[in-house]
Amino acid sequence: AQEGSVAANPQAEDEAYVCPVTAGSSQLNLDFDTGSADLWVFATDTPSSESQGHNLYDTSSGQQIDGATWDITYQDQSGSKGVVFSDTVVVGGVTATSQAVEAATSVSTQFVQNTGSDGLLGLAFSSINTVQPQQQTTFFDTVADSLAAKLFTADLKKGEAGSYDFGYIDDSKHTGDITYVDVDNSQGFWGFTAGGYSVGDDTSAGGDSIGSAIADTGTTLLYVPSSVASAYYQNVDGAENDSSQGGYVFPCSNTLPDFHVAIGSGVFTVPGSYINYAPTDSSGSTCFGGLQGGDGQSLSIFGDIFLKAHFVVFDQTQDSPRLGFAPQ
Ligand SMILES: O[C@H]1CN[C@@H](c2nc(-c3ccc(C(F)(F)F)cc3)no2)C1
Repeated sequence: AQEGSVAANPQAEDEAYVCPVTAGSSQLNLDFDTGSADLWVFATDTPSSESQGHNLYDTSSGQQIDGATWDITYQDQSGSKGVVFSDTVVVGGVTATSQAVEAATSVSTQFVQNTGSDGLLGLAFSSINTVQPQQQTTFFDTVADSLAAKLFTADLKKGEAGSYDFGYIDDSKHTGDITYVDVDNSQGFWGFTAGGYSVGDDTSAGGDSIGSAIADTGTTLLYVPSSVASAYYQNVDGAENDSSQGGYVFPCSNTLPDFHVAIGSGVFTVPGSYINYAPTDSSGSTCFGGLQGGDGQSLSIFGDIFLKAHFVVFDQTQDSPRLGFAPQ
């Protein structure tokens, strides 16, 4: 049975975390994204005008899947599209033979400019993989039956390398018990129900329920219902929801309160220091919040601001999928 561990390296300001992956004969740094299900890469097929500064997948090592194409658009409207090869992919010593490697023939400007990432490795459910006419499986689904245990864990960290482990739980990476909750994967995501919340010294998480949420390692921030974000920033002097800046900002001199949320039988805390995400400009006087209101959607997105404060288990060992959360 296979098991392995790979470093999750934070890009600037923990905007994303990239991991070293071998695809065929090529070494790439990929953004592991539990919110999507395509493994796509910058490749020798990518126009050179779009691939400068990126490591490239050499398609000569793969077998092109005849007629297969893909086209993906992310939440922020960035995206890419291309053709598909079957090749060997190795992550932390775990080997997927005949893995669909989606080679980009076009990428949006955001990806062109983000030279720290050579593509994405999707870890959502394969039901939302975009390859047509025959849908392909994620890396995790490809190797699942060969793993010692059908699960992977995410141990992201603030400002330093964390890890993704496949096939086992490393109990040295978490303190206390792991709290498990049921997952609704009907939309292809690691969906769960978040309970009440509280702010600062009130650790009860007794407030209104946050409701439906997804665990999304590919999203940088923590998006909650607008009423929850508003209630949080009532506790922050000088905070305002500035649409020209894209959300809540506040004087960087603030000490932000912690944010507590009930999930299953546990209460999980995001330290206020994690919610002071980054200055909005070089003067460093105004800072952007790591907790923001969703754009009217009913779905909360528990991105890296939340995930990097915890040890998270993405578990398919049972008849139905579940998520586990534990303090690090
Ligand atoms: O779509 C949802 C699925 N998970 C979230 C996600 N978003 C990205 C992304 C990565 C890199 C870039 C770019 F480099 F700046 F272009 C853009 C978006 N990756 O996962 C949102």
